[in-house]
Amino acid sequence: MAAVTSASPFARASPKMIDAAAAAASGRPLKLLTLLLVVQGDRVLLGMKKRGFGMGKYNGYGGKVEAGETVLEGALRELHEEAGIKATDATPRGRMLFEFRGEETVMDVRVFSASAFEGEPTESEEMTTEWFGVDKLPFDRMWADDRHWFPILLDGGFFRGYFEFEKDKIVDGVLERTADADTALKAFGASK
Ligand SMILES: COc1nc(N)nc2c1ncn2[C@H]1C[C@H](O)[C@@H](COP(=O)(O)OP(=O)(O)OP(=O)(O)O)O1
Repeated sequence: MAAVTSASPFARASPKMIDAAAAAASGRPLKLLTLLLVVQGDRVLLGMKKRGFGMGKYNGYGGKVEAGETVLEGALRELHEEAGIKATDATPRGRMLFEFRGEETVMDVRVFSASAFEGEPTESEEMTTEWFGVDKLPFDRMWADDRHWFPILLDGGFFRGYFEFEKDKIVDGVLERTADADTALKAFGASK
């Protein structure tokens, strides 16, 4: 398991670089997705994806925002569907754009965290449920971007970033800690 490093090579972005990343995505279709991390004290709830996109990787819980629901409602619904629990204090923490070489659509992932929930984490058809200590996160079995922004999430901060992938390897990216959630959400222009 990889250790959390405090200095990410991508944590060097100026607002100008973030704007450049936004420009790269402008005009391209965005797919709105949620990702919710349950962090309780010194442990994080992760699930291994059992099918579809990201199969075999550990991640937080999330998915597509459906018509008629807000992003937060989508994040809470996905957590309930995939892990069987209802978060009661979910809060926005970041926004990440992910581009995969050769694909037109850019993923627009809104990241939330929660520490309180109702129910018992329960494995679903899509995801397992497993608690990991914050110093034992399975970064080698997670998306490659996670090791860069998790330290910000875990210390209570907010962030915005843009990562370009070739299959499951990062080929370029920028990541910036922001002062608050609003700044993170506004990073790439119009927000839904
Ligand atoms: C590429 O880097 C990523 N890193 C992380 N940590 N998470 C990512 C990355 N790219 C996408 N994600 C997240 C965003 C979502 O939470 C899921 C993908 O959602 P999914 O395709 O499973 O959406 P569903 O609505 O559940 O899809 P189904 O139609 O299969 O139910 O991954």
